[in-house]
Amino acid sequence: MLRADGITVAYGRQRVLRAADLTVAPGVVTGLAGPSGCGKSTLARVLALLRRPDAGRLTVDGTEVRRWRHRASRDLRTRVALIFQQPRLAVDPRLTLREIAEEPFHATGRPVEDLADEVGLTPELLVRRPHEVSDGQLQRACVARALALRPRYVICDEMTTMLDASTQAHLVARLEAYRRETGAGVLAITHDEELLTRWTEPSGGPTVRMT
Ligand SMILES: Nc1ncnc2c1ncn2[C@@H]1O[C@H](COP(=O)(O)OP(=O)(O)OP(=O)(O)O)[C@@H](O)[C@H]1O
Repeated sequence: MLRADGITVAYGRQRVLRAADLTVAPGVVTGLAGPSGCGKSTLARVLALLRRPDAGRLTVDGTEVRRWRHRASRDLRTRVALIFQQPRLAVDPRLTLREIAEEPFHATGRPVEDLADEVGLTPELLVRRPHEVSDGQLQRACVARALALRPRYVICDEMTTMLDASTQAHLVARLEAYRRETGAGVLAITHDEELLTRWTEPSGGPTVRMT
């Protein structure tokens, strides 16, 4: 279980999360919805160990997180992957798609071709840099990167919002295949009710609604 209890976060004097609770169970897709600005992305960053909350507790498979960001242990950090809405903000523009997708592989030495193929990236696209590809193609590289270290939990923060229907369907299908194959837990954050239903229903996961 990836479990957040009583998470409180403030940006300066603005309190964004007040004692928020959320559990992401392995093997199912949990939906997360709520109005713009209610703190979904902030909670996603806490779950991915990228933001230390002002109060509350995060446990990953029973281990309480006490150190955050790069100070967290590699084991805990690699258990949770986060895929952002805007891939251009999440990548180094100087890298090729191959380098972006294989960044986590430097530690493991595994080849990138298999994962690239699974997300629909051709060898011709792998040699290009972010400004030479579409948002959808770049997001495919980000999904490949996110799955590279075989995380136990994948947080998808409006992952497909700015993409066309066919790229959206392909990436959601890839995440579903990964979930079924590995038993990973997925958190699907989206405003799109139709997508939420389609994504959570096959595994029977709950949808949490923030206010
Ligand atoms: N780094 C930051 N510094 C200051 N305020 C921030 C920061 N990040 C987010 N906020 C504010 O915190 C609130 C919650 O933002 P957050 O992005 O978590 O909401 P959200 O529910 O994901 O919204 P959306 O659905 O529009 O993506 C917003 O009012 C936002 O302006």
